[in-house]
Amino acid sequence: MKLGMIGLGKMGYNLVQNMLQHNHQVVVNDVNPEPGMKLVEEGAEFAASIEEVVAKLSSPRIVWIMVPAGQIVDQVIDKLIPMLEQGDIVIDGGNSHYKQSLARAEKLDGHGIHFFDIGTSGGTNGAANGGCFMIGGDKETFAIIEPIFQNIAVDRGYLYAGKNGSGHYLKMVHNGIEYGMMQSIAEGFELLSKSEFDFNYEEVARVWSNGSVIRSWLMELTENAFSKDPNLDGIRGVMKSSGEGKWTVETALDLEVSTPIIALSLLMRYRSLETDTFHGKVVAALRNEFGGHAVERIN
Ligand SMILES: O=C(O)[C@H](O)[C@@H](O)[C@H](O)[C@H](O)COP(=O)(O)O
Repeated sequence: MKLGMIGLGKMGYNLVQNMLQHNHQVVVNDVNPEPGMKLVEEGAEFAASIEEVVAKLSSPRIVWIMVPAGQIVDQVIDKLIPMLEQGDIVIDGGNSHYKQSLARAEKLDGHGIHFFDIGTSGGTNGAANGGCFMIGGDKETFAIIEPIFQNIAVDRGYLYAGKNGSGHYLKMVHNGIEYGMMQSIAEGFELLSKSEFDFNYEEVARVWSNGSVIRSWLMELTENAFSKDPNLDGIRGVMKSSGEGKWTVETALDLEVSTPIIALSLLMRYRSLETDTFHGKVVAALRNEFGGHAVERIN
């Protein structure tokens, strides 16, 4: 299948590598030409502009947008609209708010263009080697793009979730859960660190990763993080957030659903901007492990 990828940051770049490995043809574009040039060496087709991306595709054109959530997504869509035709397909695989995805779907629908909001999980490694995709959009049209997901998702790692908005809604809730799970793991290690015992955190994470009820990828990443820095002395406990947790809590408030764990996990992230803690270091290290998100280092 041939498609265009606009946005070659750490997720877009890795997704393209994954697609190329599965023999899809990908036309790549980014405001910075460098990553696109590198991908050409792996078989991608370079496009210097969005116009060029569209020109290199044939009907129905499939354009995947992988840019930071927010205004940039609208800017790209507004550029694309006059260049695309009825029946073409636009995918937003970033972490957009589901309400913005609903509005974008309506706008594109007015031009006969199909829109898919896709929540992408699994971090940078998942994007390159098999990720998880939560997909919202028209069911019949999904059949056209499904072969891509059969290749780039990990086994059973994609779901057609329903109409537009559902993909990003699912990803939002997923991230709310992610906040709670990470906070909980981190608090556990804080409790270990304050005890009278001399625990080896890497070994604890290892044993909890093997056969225990709380074994998980996050626990494996906890083990990785401690294997590199046994007490996380090198980083600050600053737990940044890029919005998904906030949207989850806002949605819970709108729907009057009680989500205390997710809400408090979010508030702890804000608190961490003021107070350094050991559990903050654990969450910061985990965000770095799965998403490549920057940590604040101690010199
Ligand atoms: O599922 C995933 O692969 C992650 O959730 C990914 O999407 C990203 O790393 C988070 O959006 C970070 O979220 P915060 O910046 O809010 O921690």
